[in-house]
Amino acid sequence: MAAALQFLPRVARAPLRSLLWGGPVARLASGMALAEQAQQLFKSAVGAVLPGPMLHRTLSLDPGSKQLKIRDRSFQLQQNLYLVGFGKAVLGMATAAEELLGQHLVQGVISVPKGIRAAMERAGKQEMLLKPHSRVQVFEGAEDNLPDRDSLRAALAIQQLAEGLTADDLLLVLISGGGSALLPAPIPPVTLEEKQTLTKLLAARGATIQELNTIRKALSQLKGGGLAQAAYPAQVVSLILSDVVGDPVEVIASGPTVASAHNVQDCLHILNHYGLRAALPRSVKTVLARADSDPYGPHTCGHVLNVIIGSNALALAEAQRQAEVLGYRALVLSAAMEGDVKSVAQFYGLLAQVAGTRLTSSIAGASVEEHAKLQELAAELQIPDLQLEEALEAVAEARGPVCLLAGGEPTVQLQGSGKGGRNQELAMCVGAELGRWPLGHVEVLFLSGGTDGQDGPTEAAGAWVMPELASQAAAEGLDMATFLAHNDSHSFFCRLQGGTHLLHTGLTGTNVMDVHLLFLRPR
Ligand SMILES: Nc1ncnc2c1ncn2[C@@H]1O[C@H](COP(=O)(O)OP(=O)(O)OP(=O)(O)O)[C@@H](O)[C@H]1O
Ligand SMILES: O=C(O)[C@H](O)CO
Repeated sequence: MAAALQFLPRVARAPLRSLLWGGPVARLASGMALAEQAQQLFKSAVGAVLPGPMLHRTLSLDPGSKQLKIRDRSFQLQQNLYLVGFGKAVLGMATAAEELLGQHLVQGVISVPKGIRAAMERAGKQEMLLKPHSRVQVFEGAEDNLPDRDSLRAALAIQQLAEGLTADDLLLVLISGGGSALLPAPIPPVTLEEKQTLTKLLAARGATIQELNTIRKALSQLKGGGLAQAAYPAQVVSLILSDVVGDPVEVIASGPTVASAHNVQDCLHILNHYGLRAALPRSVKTVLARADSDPYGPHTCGHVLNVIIGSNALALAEAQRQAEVLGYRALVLSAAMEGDVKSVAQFYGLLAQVAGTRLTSSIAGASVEEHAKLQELAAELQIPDLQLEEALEAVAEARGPVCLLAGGEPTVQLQGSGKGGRNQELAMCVGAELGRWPLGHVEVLFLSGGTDGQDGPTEAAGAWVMPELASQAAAEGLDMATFLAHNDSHSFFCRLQGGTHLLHTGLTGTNVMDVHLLFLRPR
């Protein structure tokens, strides 16, 4: 592996003609074990959205003029910088921000998940930890991603800091997934417990994150632009790491610096849909009724700059670049893969078959029927911006190793009480699909991993599989159907071949949903 990597700079300068299948790059792709390359590409995807690189890409400070540049905007710093943040990736983001802008930072408050500092210390991730004399105060809370007393205290401290700012100040807001639970500030008389209960009920009944956060915004002082309002007249810059498909700033962490476009009717519609309207606590009804007659309307956010600094698409773009360096024809299918894990697995299984046939057959029409089925399945999944036909055309032209990349967040219908995560379950289901149509002439591998490094309540980030999965399992006496019926994908992979199919990264300190990699390599 090390030898192969040392080879890369020379490869990058190689003339185009030698990049064709059979040239040195392709030999490199064929020489390295597929699984090793898949894990390497997953790590490069995560590496592109780590807090340090993201902030360095976005912010620059001119030490002479003390101008802070963010995209095409400049802000004058003069001991007027404040920082707040909330989310699972915010500890590392705050550390990077303080490293870059520390001499101008007056004060900061962040709300991060319970135990995250100890976990980062254990993982040896010093770059994610604030220095001992940091000006940033850290609150840990929201165990199990639910708002609690600790995160309520954090939200209050953040609110106080924001409300004390003046027109000369600049507030840097660091936002990442998990931010909603880490910034609870229910509008009285709604209590924390009532908000907790409503959130849990909506989530358990299958409400989407868009629906959940519409309700959260209506009942919160800080969500839906409330934080930006509290900081007014200070200028506000929000740096946002997206964990939602499509990167909608008004949804991520419930858009605390984005004016809410929703009204009370939207909320009532959602509550009705999930059968929760009749049983609403009186306090919630009161707050919704009050919002309906609020003469000031939604918060205005003209003093705010919202910037997406990291996303699934960005992570995929980096993995695509690295795959090309390794000699693959690499294509991004979509950064918005959603839907039931079983349907998504069927999609990847069929895709491998259609693409595999195109890769080796001179007759593109060899898989017409499967191609039609694939299109049908893609239409059912309703994946926006899916580059399916473009990818298949490129595969047909490639005649060499191909890597198809996608990202998003499929869902698992939990039925059993086993141990698993959506990435491991997806990998297992794809493995089963791949085994149904063996492509003898093409080596195939599929990897699915959560970019936060933790797939569900397990220690693994995900798993990788090949078409031989079912036969390998059978040889070890493991019945895949039974494991799947119990949502027990982690136990399955732990037992299969001594756990070698598991993807282990440890907590990464970032989170842009999941990454899926499908490799096809002619033998
Ligand atoms: N036994 C299991 N098998 C499959 N999936 C599971 C299992 N248990 C939990 N999950 C899935 O794991 C997810 C919850 O895991 P986690 O706490 O990592 O949240 P998350 O949605 O991944 O958070 P984040 O947005 O930070 O990635 C849910 O999608 C849930 O359906
Ligand atoms: O915190 C939240 O609201 C979710 O993670 C989506 O950003």
